[in-house]
Amino acid sequence: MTSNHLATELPSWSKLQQLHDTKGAKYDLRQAFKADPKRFEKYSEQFKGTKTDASLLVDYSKNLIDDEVLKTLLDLAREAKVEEQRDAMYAGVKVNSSEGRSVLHIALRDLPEKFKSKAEGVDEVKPELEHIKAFSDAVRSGSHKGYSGKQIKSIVNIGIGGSNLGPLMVTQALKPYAKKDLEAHYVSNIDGTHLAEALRACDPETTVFIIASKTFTTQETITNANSARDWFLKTAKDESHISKHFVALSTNVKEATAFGIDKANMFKFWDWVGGRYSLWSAIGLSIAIVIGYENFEQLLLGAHELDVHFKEAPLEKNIPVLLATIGIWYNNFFDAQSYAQLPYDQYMHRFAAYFQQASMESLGKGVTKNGKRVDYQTGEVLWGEPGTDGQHAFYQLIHQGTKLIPCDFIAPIETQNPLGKHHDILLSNFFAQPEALAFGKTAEEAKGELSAQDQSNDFLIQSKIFTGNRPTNSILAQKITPATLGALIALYEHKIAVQGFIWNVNAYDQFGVELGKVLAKKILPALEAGDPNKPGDHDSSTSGLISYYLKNRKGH
Ligand SMILES: O=P(O)(O)OC[C@H]1O[C@@H](O)[C@@H](O)[C@@H](O)[C@@H]1O
Repeated sequence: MTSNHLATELPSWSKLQQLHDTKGAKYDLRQAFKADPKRFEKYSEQFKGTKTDASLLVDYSKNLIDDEVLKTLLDLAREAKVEEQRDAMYAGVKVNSSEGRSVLHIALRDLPEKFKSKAEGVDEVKPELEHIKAFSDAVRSGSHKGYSGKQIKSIVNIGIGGSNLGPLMVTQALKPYAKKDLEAHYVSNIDGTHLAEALRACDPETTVFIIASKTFTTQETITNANSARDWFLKTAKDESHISKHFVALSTNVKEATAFGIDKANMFKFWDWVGGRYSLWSAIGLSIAIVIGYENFEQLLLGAHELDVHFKEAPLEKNIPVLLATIGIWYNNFFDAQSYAQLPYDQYMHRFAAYFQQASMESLGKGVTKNGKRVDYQTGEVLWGEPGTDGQHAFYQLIHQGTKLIPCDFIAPIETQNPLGKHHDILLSNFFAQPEALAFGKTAEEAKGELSAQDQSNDFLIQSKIFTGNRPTNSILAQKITPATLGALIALYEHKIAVQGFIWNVNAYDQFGVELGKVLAKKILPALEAGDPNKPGDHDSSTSGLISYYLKNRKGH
């Protein structure tokens, strides 16, 4: 299923522009809620797993939308053939056209084999899960021992980008499910500090290194893995001990073998698993070790149930489609420059960082799948921090700044750590912030709060006005369990897919990460040679910086 369109050529695009100009820009949420007491019921959806405890309520009523806008947004989705593109993706069509690959992270969690996606390797998903189960059980139970016979106490996942962010985010978000006497470290940065700090907390006799790299050629990961091996061998001495302490997660068996990893210690996945969609694959091995295989399976099943929802719910009730199209409404018609994800759950502190990669690497594209340069904005700039920390840092700008920043607020109904009044206080903030953003404070109200003397102080009155009409979605999860987290991640993955379908960009390649890597490889020899007078052939800025570095570095 390919589509030729520029999004701006779709009939509903110009209608949306008109709707924005005639009413969207002036949309008043106070009036909208007054006019329709059932607005919340109308513009909210519940998602409940049938075989898991996944449970989400998504309230999108505090958006600058009405029935006509919503209908037109969904028309746009239909004109862009979102349903057909989704079905093609699920079936295993090579929708990643630039790389000639299917996009089948949904097949990794299709444990009930509902979608029957077709691609080489789909039938190996379950055996590979068995492999993950066996290894994670062995590490957790203590039956997998280190070379000196001791039980494993630490795991170090060495990987970057998609081979790091997913497992890191999930193991943090699901920390209450973690095995208590097992430390998990995640090393990604080439900055030696990252590895050095992790190793300081580890003992070579009781540490397993998980080398996670789809390509197994990524400079940071291979360099870190080699340094970890050197560190290990300094104590272990004998290379034959490596097999008990190093495993590889990769699609590249050849490179992993060349690194010295035993076939038995390789966990494979397939080229139809994109790095930023890979936590469901062998890349999730550290998740299974930390929270146990049964919980890992719940994560997969929760995501699968959301996959079913995305596949089967009519667009009007389809949560990823609603969030994606409402996002396009602001990104393309209100010129919103960014979008914030604000989890009111301390354990979810890496959630926005995770979706920064998933969304921005997927949708940061400037050409359509047919190679036409787009004449509209694509990927949202995604950012965020957990509430309430964010409130005391950047919310000022969201409330009263000059930029429109649509936000998603996410919170669990049940906390993992009941502690006095804490959760009610947290949730009171979760409810209050979207309310303040939507309804603001008028000049009259601001004036009413001032002393008689200050009521003529126009600066004070103006400064205390909250314009309101700042759009938000509020997502209430019953509890951040493995299945609910799986569903939540899948929800946002599919939001990305839908936006990619509508903008007609390939959300599954990442050529933008290449150029800098190539240039770094060219620069490295000059740094190793160390002659400040020979920085290489560059512009004066780059040469000047390299020379300055070489002149001033010490202790090399
Ligand atoms: O898993 P490997 O192959 O090491 O890639 C790690 C990361 O590299 C980056 O440059 C991107 O391409 C990411 O999508 C990818 O997740």
